[in-house]
Amino acid sequence: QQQQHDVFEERHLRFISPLGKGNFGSVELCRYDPLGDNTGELVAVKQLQPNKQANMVDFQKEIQTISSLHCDYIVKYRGICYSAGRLSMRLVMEYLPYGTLIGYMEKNKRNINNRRLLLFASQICKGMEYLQSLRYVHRDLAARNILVASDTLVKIADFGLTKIIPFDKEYYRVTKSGESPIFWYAPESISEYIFSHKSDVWSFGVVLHELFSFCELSRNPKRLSLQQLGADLRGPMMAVQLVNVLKDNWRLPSPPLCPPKVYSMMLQCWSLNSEDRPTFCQLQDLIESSIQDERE
Ligand SMILES: CC(C)(Nc1nc(-c2c[nH]c3ncc(Cl)cc23)ncc1F)C(=O)NCC(F)(F)F
Repeated sequence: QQQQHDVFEERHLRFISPLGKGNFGSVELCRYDPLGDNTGELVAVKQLQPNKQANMVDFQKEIQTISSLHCDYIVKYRGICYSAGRLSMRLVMEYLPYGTLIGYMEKNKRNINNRRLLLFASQICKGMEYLQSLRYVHRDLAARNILVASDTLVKIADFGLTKIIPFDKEYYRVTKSGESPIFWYAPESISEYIFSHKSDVWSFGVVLHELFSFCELSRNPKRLSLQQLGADLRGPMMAVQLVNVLKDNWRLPSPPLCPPKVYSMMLQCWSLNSEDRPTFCQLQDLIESSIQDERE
């Protein structure tokens, strides 16, 4: 359905600083200050990389996607800003001051306990349940795409690769692989470009691993997987090798001090057969019971 978009006037959008680069786009911190007295709200504004105008259709789909999502655990859409000069448009989102989960973990890991990690996992799981209820597959669920709203609230962001599963199928098949984060991908996504709610569950397992590794670079899924693959393979060889070791039942090792119940949850998300992976609803129950265990 065609969304009613809040329009932000470019002349009131004050650039403050760059935030980062995502899929094909970059995001800046701005203040929308129509009164011109610095009382306006801070917003995160996403625009296409100049030379990547080709992705305007994808960008419009991303705007359509994020503007249709209304969930406490998903970064909020604010509106759009038409840039007259550049004949392009920019996506305006709420600004989360605590930044990305990876940055937050680096700064605060010493005073984050298992209960807080499980609270974050539960919120990401609820956001994914909501996405699934609208037949969306995120396709890029990873700690780098989780934002921190406060010490007790995280949100899913970056819907640049999100697709809707057609009503008559249970999965979405993509044609181009693009810069695939294969170390977060389910085997069927790596080898057959098949994406489904079950492949998002696989990625959720990898996010659980990142959470309980406190997003430490030394324990990053890509680094641990490349160590297992040995020789520094490049390109398609690496994808084939990764699927082979996964078929030989290698999985990311348990993070140090990770509760056994939580590691077994990850292993369930990493079932080779997508049918054997839990649903986000079942994961919610498993997380709740792990939170109870931490309470005792
Ligand atoms: C590409 C971008 C900018 N990366 C970053 N966002 C923010 C950042 C910090 N606060 C934010 N508030 C809202 C938004 Cl959309 C981004 C940020 N801070 C640092 C980033 F590298 C981003 O969008 N990443 C995906 C996300 F992390 F958001 F899932």
